[in-house]
Amino acid sequence: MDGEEGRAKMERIVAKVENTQEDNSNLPSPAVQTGESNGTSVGALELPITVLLGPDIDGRLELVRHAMNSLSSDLRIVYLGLLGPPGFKQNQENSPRVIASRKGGTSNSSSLSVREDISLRDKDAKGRMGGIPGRVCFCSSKEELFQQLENIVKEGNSDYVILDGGATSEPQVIAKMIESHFSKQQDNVPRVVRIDSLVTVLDASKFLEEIYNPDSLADEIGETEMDASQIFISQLEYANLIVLNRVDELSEQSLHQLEEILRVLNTDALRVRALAGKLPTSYFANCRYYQSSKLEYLPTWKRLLLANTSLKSTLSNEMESYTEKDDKVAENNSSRQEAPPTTTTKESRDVVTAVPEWLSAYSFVYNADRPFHPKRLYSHISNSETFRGVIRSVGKIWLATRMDSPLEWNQVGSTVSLKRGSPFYVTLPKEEWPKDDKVRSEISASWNKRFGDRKTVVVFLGIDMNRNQLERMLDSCLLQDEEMVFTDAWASFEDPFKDLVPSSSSSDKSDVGDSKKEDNVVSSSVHQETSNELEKASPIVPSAFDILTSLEGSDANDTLVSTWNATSLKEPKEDDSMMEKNFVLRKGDVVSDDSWNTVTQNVVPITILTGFLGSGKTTLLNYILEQADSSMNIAVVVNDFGELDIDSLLVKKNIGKQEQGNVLVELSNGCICCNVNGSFVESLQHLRNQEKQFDYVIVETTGLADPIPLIHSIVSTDLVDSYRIDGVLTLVDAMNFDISNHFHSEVALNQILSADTVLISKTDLVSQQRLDEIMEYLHTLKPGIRILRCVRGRVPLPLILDMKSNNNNRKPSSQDTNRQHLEQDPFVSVSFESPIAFDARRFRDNFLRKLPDNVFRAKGLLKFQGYPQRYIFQLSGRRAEFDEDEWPTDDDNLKKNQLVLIGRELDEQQLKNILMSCLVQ
Ligand SMILES: Nc1nc2c(ncn2[C@@H]2O[C@H](COP(=O)(O)OP(=O)(O)OP(=O)(O)O)[C@@H](O)[C@H]2O)c(=O)[nH]1
Repeated sequence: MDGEEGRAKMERIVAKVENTQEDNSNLPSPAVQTGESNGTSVGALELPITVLLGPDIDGRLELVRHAMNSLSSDLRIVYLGLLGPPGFKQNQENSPRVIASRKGGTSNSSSLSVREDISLRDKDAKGRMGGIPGRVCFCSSKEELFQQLENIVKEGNSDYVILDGGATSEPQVIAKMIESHFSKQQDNVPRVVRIDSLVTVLDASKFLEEIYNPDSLADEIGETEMDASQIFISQLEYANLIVLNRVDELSEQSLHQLEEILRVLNTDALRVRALAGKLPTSYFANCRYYQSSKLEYLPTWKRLLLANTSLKSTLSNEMESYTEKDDKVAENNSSRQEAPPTTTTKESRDVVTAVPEWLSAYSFVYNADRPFHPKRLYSHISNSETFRGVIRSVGKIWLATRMDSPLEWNQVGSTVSLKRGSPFYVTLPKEEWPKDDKVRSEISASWNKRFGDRKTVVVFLGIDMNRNQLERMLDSCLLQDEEMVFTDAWASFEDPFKDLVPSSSSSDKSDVGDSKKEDNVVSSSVHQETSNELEKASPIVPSAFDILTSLEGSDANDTLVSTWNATSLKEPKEDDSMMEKNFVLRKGDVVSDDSWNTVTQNVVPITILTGFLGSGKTTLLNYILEQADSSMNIAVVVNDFGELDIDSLLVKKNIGKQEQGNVLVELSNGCICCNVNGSFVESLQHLRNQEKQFDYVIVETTGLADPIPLIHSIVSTDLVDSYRIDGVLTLVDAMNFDISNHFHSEVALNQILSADTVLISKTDLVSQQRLDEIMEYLHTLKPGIRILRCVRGRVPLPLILDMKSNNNNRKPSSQDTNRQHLEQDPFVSVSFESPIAFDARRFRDNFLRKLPDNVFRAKGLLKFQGYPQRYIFQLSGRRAEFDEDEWPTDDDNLKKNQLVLIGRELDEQQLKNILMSCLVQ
């Protein structure tokens, strides 16, 4: 039954089962013959078993009593009570460490909670055990359970078993255990034992409390080896039917919310409401809900992980740990185990694991292919605010201090538990990899050249989660670009996780066994009722990474909310993120003049991309080139302020990607606007005279160029017959923009005044308040201006290209055509080149950390000793970034450092000396 069918069936089930008429038609007649379903052989006599679970002992007993009291007397049902989890021993060393949960407590897995014991063992006035009419048996170990079931089978005088797994057993473990045992025993037993349904009963009025306050759950179910909420969540995730008992104590709205949560956790389970356990037996007995092949794919988080193709192989290991943990005791901890043989074909697995579309509103998968800084991550996850709205998250976490294996992450409500995962394949010889070719190719498909299969993947499920905020929080805990360079420093990072999960199996064994040591528990009680505080919570301020802190100094911009910068490594987020509404801040007055269209049919549009130093022009240009229709021929004119034209090197890669004939024109002799009648006009003339026709021209000016002379060099010459200025697009850097003073630069002001559209970049780095202030200011400066926003240049192209703003009507003034702004605006550049590699540590300590304040902008392609790749280095304002990149050549002699520094009144010699001192001696 798929999720939709399940939901439809649930709708049909009466919303509130009050005064139900008993209906036994579903129950088997004595000694029933099995059908073909569920893998049982035709012709065998079967003994169906409904497994009942859940923390609510009263609810389970109510259900059973009600069912058994109202059954006709010729049906022989056995109630089999399981006292505690059925004897599986946990792998002590590798058992989860609870890091955000209730405090205290010692584990005692085999004991049954006192309350449950009394409720079951007490006899009522009629001498019935637990008040249950009919045959009642108990067993306290796996062996006893098998014995009891074998007896029932052999005696042949019972028709049905209700196996009460209690509060501390996991349904998938019980089901697999029974199946596995009886599949071996089939020759000896005259009847087939068949799991019919896995049914979890919960007290609807307590659910949220139990999930978000594990103390209350622990009080109810007693001490367990696993965390109480983890067991409870398993009972829900692997159930075929969830009975919401005591629904009369909740409002319809709360019930609806609860059902929504359950639907997200397990899309296939049926949900039914009940009052005091009054539910017709036909709803939970002999329903044939259980399907062995589907079991392992019932939890939503597993389906979502599977949907992420590269994870199929690692997930197999995950599943094994769930299905066979009773038998696999502490053996072979440190190495990966083969995925269990599966009987499911790929096709049937695809059907079984399909993820319903509606889930996207309640879930996302977080991926990162760079490690977390342990301390930064720890400080966030031990903060109760972090997981507001998240009900469940499961995955693997890669910490910079642990290159051998990930941490397995398992969060329910306010409880996060961690354990050491299987080693990364990259740390194992290939002989120890799974033998299956398919699994091997899956591993290779997602292989990262530098880090192999090391990565972080976590599935998040929740209602009203703030996905963006969570992603930004996690991104901010990843290593920054700069930290990525200095790999040798990773091992020395502080790792607060070490006390919870030692980093390798050899370390500190004495600390390992006690999974609930007081020290290992960080209390954090996040209750749903306070959830709307999330919105009120202040923006995330990640613990700044040391170099950035020193760069930012005490004058760091107050409005800076995050220094994360891993976005460039990621795919753009899907969903509706590219919708116009997400980019347009103010509509403005862009002219779209139809008459203009007719005049300009045969002319090539030019977009002038301007904006102050480091505002994101090249980033945007590269995005445009990546996204542009491949049938378009684009000519790109770039001009860098400095002897070395780093921008053209960075754009070249994308020009090359377009095979259709884009062209890059590099103007390297000075500032584009100061030399407008020279190289700029010439290059446009040259393009016009070429045989190949261009569809579009994009001019990226230097950060210090005034766009007005460029406009006039076109509109006041015969270029106007061949080109039209489609628009002036000005980038404004949300993080560094100097409101009111515009960096004391007339050019910076003119860039805004001449803009048809202002695109505010780096909005990921600032608060909404800062964004509002910038918008307000821009609007005052140029009323009616059109304002868009973007992160790393990602903006739908139709919002910025072919805008048809009527620039060709601009009339030049003498001032416009005769600008020598650099005389008043004494920005200078210092270029540095060397074939000798930098020493990474010296570069950090002598250069980055001591960078004079008057260096406003730096960019370069760097070579570090010991690192085979080149690094694109960017400094804008006080913020540095390093991006890994391939050298375009294999020839070591051609690999060299190229760096440009831009600022006011720079001491060229001093800067060069510093850089020289950072080279490998
Ligand atoms: N976080 C973040 N960084 C950005 C964004 N846009 C650009 N950057 C970064 O800002 C730095 C400067 O970006 P560029 O695109 O080189 O800026 P530019 O305007 O071309 O610089 P100049 O031509 O030197 O004036 C680079 O490190 C970019 O990765 C953004 O929206 N968010």
